Amino acid sequence: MALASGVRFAARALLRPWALLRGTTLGRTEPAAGGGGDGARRFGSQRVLVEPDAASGVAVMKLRNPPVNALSLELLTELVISLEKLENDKTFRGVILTSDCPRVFCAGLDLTEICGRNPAHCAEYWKAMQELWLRTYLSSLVLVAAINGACPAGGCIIALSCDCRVLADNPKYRIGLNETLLGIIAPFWLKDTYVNTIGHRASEQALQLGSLFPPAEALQVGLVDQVVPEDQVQSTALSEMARWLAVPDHARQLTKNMMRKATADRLLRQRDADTQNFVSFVCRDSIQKSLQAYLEKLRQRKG
Ligand SMILES: CCC/C=C/C(=O)SCCNC(=O)CCNC(=O)[C@H](O)C(C)(C)COP(=O)([O-])OP(=O)([O-])OC[C@H]1O[C@@H](n2cnc3c(N)ncnc32)[C@H](O)[C@@H]1OP(=O)([O-])[O-]
Repeated sequence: MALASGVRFAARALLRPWALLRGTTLGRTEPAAGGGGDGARRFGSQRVLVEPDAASGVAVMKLRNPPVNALSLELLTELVISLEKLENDKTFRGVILTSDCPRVFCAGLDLTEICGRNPAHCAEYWKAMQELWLRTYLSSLVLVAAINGACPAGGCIIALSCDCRVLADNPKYRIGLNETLLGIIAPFWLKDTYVNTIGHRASEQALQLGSLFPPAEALQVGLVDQVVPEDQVQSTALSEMARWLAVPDHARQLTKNMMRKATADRLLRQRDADTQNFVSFVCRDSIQKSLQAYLEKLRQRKG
C-alpha cells in the first residue's frame, strides 16, 4: 500500500533539506550491540536508532532524544526519514517503535518549538508533525508500539498510529491526549484517530478532560492492547509482531488502507488549512502565555 503519491512527494520535498541542513548522520551503520548475524547492523541518525534484523524482517526503531524524547523538529524529521528508509527496503515487513530514554516513551510536542517561536517556524514544525502522523498512520509496515514509559499527547499520537500497542505495567507510565490541560486542543485528525481507537463517547470525555490513563485504565478503555511487566514489553511486542506478520502482507495492507484512508484523506484534503489553524491558534498571546506557564511548571517540578 503506497502512500498517496502527493504525500510521498511532499515527504521527500519537505524533509530532505532538514535532514541535510540539520546535520543528522542519516544512514550511518554500526554493528548492533551483541554482534548478531548478517543484517544486524544498526543504522539511523542522531535521535533515532534503528536495529534491523533482516532475518525476521523486523526492525526496532528507538527514539533517542534525551531526556524525554520531546518531538523536536529534528526528531520528527529523522523519524519520518528512518521509517521511509525501512518502507523502501523490501527486506522489512514490521517495525517496533520504542524509547531509548528511561521512564519516557515520548513527551509529545517539544514545547520549545512552539513557545516564543514565530509563525513561520510553527508552520514548518506543524507540517513535520502532520507528516509523521501520515507516515505512521498509513504505513505499509506493521507498526507495534512498545510503550516503555510515559506517553502523553504527541507521544500518544505515535502510539495511536501504530497497529497495536503494548504498555509497561507501571502506574507512572500514563498515556493519553492531555492537550486541554495545556490550554491547547488536539487537531481533528488526532481526534478522529482517538475515536477510531477508543470510540466516540470515551474520546469525547478523555479529550475534554485531557485524561492521562494509567495502564489498567488504558487497557480497559482500549487505548492499549496489552499491559505487561516492564521487562516483558519488548518480547511481547515481538510476539505481537509475529502474529501480524503471519498474515499475507498485501491483504493486510489493503485492509489497513480500507480502514484508515478516509481518516487520512480528511487531513490530506486540508493540510494547509490545518496548518494555518494551528499556527493562528498557537500564536495567540493567551495560548503562548498558557504554554509558557506549563513549561515553567515542568521546569520547576524538579526544583
Ligand atoms: C497539538 C497536537 C497534539 C500534541 C500536543 C502535545 O504533545 S503538547 C506536549 C504535551 N506533553 C506533556 O504534557 C508532557 C510534559 N512532560 C511531562 O509530563 C514529564 O516531563 C514526563 C512525564 C514526560 C517525564 O517526567 P520526568 O520527571 O521524567 O522528566 P521532567 O518532567 O523532569 O522533564 C525533563 C526535562 O524535559 C522537559 N520537558 C518535558 N516535557 C517536555 C515537552 N513536551 N517539551 C519540552 N520540554 C519538555 C522538562 O521541562 C525538563 O526540562 P529541564 O528542567 O531539564 O530543563
